Amino acid sequence: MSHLDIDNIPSTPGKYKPDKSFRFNSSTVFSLSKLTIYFPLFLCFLLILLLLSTPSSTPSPRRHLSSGTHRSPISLPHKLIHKSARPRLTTGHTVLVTGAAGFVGTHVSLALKRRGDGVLGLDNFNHYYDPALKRARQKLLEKAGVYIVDADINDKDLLQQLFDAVLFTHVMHLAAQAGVRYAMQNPGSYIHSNIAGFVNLLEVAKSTNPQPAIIWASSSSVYGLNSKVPFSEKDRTDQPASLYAATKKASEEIAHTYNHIYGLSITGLRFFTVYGPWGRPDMAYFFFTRDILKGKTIAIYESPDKGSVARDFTYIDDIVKGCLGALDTAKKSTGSGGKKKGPAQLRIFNLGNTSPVPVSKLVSLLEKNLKVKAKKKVMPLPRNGDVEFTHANISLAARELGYKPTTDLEAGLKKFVRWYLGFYLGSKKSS
Ligand SMILES: O=C(O)[C@H]1O[C@H](OP(=O)(O)OP(=O)(O)OC[C@H]2O[C@@H](n3ccc(=O)[nH]c3=O)[C@H](O)[C@@H]2O)[C@H](O)[C@@H](O)[C@H]1O
Repeated sequence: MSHLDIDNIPSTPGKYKPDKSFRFNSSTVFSLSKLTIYFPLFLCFLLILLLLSTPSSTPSPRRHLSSGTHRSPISLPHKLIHKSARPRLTTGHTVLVTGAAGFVGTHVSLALKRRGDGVLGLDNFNHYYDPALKRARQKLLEKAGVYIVDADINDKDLLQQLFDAVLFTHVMHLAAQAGVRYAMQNPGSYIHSNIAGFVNLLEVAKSTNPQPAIIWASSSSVYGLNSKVPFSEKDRTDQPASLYAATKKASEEIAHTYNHIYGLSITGLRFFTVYGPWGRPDMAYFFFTRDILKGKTIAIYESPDKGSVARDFTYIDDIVKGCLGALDTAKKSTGSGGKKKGPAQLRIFNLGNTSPVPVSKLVSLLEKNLKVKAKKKVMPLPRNGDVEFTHANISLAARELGYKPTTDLEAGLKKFVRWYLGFYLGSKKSS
């Protein structure tokens, strides 16, 4: 995976790394006499340290990746949080967006804020891909009045404090470990973010009174080896081809449990290969663009029968409309304080474009927009979690959410390339 900075691959957050520089052996055993001399000196040293260390008067709101068991007091910038989360319209919602500095999270947060909802972001700014891009998205959000709390969804104390500080009507849960192929390199990060993090969030949400409605990002990858097309929500999803897909499928089942026991209203959205401006550098359309401009050879996968691999590429603005449609049609949760009071809404929707495009066509569109001929190497689809084909049936989302994608790959890639050139090469102002 040449497009990823392997040295910067995040370890599973909270993972314990033993310090191997110290080993207990006979030479480290103190003699009793040495102990009597050094112990009072050590005590004095400790006392001096204690006197010198004055507590900081401005505790940082920043929280790094932490394990869910961390119990230190957290200082939140309450003024900023309330300002960000307060709806401009009296009819507006109060939404917590997790993964707000991510690709979809940024676009959804902006759209909610623009139309008058209150939005508070949450993101751990991990190093899965260039954090500078996440910081640039954060700047964009700050300009729009959206504050992002720098913290991990696995930090239960922090989540609890956020839910104590703000009465969220909805949670748009978009924080996740994304990427199909990377799951073979860092499986733990998928369990940590997509399973443990999701459960952590649901645990806090279910105990809140009143409970928020949850809308969250599942994935087209749950269809796995399903060969019936187009993929319908009724089709089987028990043959995931990657650990990423398996964690998303598991999350759908976890959502069922929390809906069933606690009355949480939960809507899962199966996104189909979302692309566009401010996108993710680990995705093919993004790193193909980078590599084509650099004159590097790109690998185009083909199926075992030498057929083309295709995706139902979906433009970000269409996905945003689907997310807002899901939020606006979400019914209230029925539980309170951890107790269910009646049946609650549980939904799952495909959000795709309904027109699969071969990867070779994606590349020729990029060549056209970049005005550069790509150096290509066609190779068999490696056994890396990728599936050969995706195609969404979106009739359910159309009916229930008013979802209607309007941007085809040609128009969408044009917008992406314009943004890319502006952002990375300064050729035009990036939007
Ligand atoms: O819908 C989803 O739920 C997922 O969508 C996205 O996964 P994918 O559809 O696999 O997108 P992406 O990696 O851009 O590969 C695109 C195509 O290029 C092919 N591909 C890829 C790499 C390469 O070197 N060559 C190649 O031909 C490759 O075989 C594929 O056919 C999200 O990353 C994922 O997080 C999840 O949200």
